[in-house]
Amino acid sequence: MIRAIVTDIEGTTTDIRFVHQVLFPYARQRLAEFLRHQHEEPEVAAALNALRAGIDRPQASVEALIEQLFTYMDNDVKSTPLKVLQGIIWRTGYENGDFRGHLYADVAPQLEAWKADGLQLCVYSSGSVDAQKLLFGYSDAGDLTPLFSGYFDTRVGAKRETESYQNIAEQLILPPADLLFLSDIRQELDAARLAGWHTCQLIRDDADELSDHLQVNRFDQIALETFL
Ligand SMILES: CSCCC(=O)C(=O)COP(=O)(O)O
Ligand SMILES: [Mg+2]
Repeated sequence: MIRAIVTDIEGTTTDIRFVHQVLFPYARQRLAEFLRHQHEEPEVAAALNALRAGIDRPQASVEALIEQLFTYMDNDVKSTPLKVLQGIIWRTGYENGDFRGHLYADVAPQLEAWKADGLQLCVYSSGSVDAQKLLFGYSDAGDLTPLFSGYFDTRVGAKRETESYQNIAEQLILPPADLLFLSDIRQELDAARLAGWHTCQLIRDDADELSDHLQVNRFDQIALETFL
């Protein structure tokens, strides 16, 4: 029986174009100046030191780290330090009202219905936990953060790694067979299935993604009794 639903964001609850055409450019335009001015702020300094450790360059200058981060952004690398820094920059955008978190129209009503039915709702995205809370906190449908009881990002592991889903199940203290993962990416769903989870693939555009996962176009097409 499904007791918790864990959802991806980009391409699942949220249009990929919002992430790639609004959020990513917003952070990219501000990253260099932000780091030149804020690099001594504790949260920023910690992310930069984690980046230095990750590239094995403990003495790397801020300018060198800026270059590295731009390379990561050019290639959409899911670097945890990059995701932390993007999340800090996005906070300003949400708080200033520069944008709201995009959600497909079917998402909020269905999340609310699942919550009312007693299901635990969680998020798993490569975006930082802070970025996830901002997107749902400043969403098109208002503040949806009260619906969620857990948030997971790359600190639990990469999304295409089976161990990540084993880690999440352990943290939720639930058997994998009670967990349902919603994502648009077949490889993420494959990893979750190998960890014993139920899976459902969101096809949000007319892509004919071939996979053997249950496929739906909207959250309200998901019948939980399907997953016994
Ligand atoms: C929380 S919105 C920003 C999502 C993000 O930064 C990202 O890289 C999404 O990556 P994913 O692997 O979860 O599609
Ligand atoms: Mg996705």
